[in-house]
Amino acid sequence: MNIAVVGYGKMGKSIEAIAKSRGHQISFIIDQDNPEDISKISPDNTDVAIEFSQPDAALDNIITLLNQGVKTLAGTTGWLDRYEEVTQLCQEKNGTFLYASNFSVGVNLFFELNEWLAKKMSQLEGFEAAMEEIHHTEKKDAPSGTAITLSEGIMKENPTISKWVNEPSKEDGVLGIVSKREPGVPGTHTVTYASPLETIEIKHTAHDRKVFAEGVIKVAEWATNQTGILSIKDFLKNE
Ligand SMILES: NC(=O)c1ccc[n+]([C@@H]2O[C@H](COP(=O)([O-])OP(=O)(O)OC[C@H]3O[C@@H](n4cnc5c(N)ncnc54)[C@H](O)[C@@H]3O)[C@@H](O)[C@H]2O)c1
Ligand SMILES: O=C(O)C1=N[C@H](C(=O)O)CCC1
Repeated sequence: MNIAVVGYGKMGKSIEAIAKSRGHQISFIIDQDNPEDISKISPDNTDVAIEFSQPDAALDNIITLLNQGVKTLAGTTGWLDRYEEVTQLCQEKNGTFLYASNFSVGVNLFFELNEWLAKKMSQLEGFEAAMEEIHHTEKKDAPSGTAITLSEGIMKENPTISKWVNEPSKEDGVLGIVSKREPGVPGTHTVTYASPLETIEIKHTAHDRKVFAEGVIKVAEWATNQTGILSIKDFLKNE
């Protein structure tokens, strides 16, 4: 498979290494010193583009790639308020697009566990939900995309929680997400339900960001035979 790596930072470099180790070729590497080269990526030279850049660059890159008819997987977080525009464009172009806030298979199981627990907890009184995410100090967005997906899962399964805020919260119906930044942390997410008498806590810890890179390459291999707006849930059904 020919893979274009769009965004050549920590993730882009890890994606390149894992793609090569699984026998794939890298058709293009795009970073902030050659952004114009994205115009050269086409279905003739690239099977899939993998976008891991930064929040203020991702939307333009994704739009360009879809306009050029390139199958696009996106992992960049912090631009999701514009997601609908992207899915609309993808449909207009009969293109292929997948965004996942987290490409770790373990985190995607954690998302399911989170929804299951949220549903159970919605039937109990006296517990307060809270979330904490910890990432490395270079991270540009907060809360993490993963924390937002976890919050959406909680709100879907527990109608008494209607919004999240990126600070501690004691307000009824408001989920507080605390974001911490510590050197070298690849990503840790904890969801807590506390009552005066007991606490239930679920936690996922990424030990190495290779877990995200391996995940996205496996999704890319699967996506070569798929079209439309894809979801990592569909990929996991076939795992
Ligand atoms: N979905 C996931 O599983 C997952 C996992 C890890 C990181 N991420 C997200 O991926 C993104 C990248 O993470 P990272 O740790 O590699 O960040 P990073 O800061 O190490 O790398 C980002 C790279 O993007 C480059 N860039 C800037 N402008 C660009 C442009 N216009 N076109 C292409 N590249 C450009 C920067 O020069 C930099 O090299 C972040 O949003 C992060 O939250 C997602
Ligand atoms: O390193 C990052 O940045 C990460 N970003 C994603 C997020 O925001 O959830 C996934 C975990 C690592």
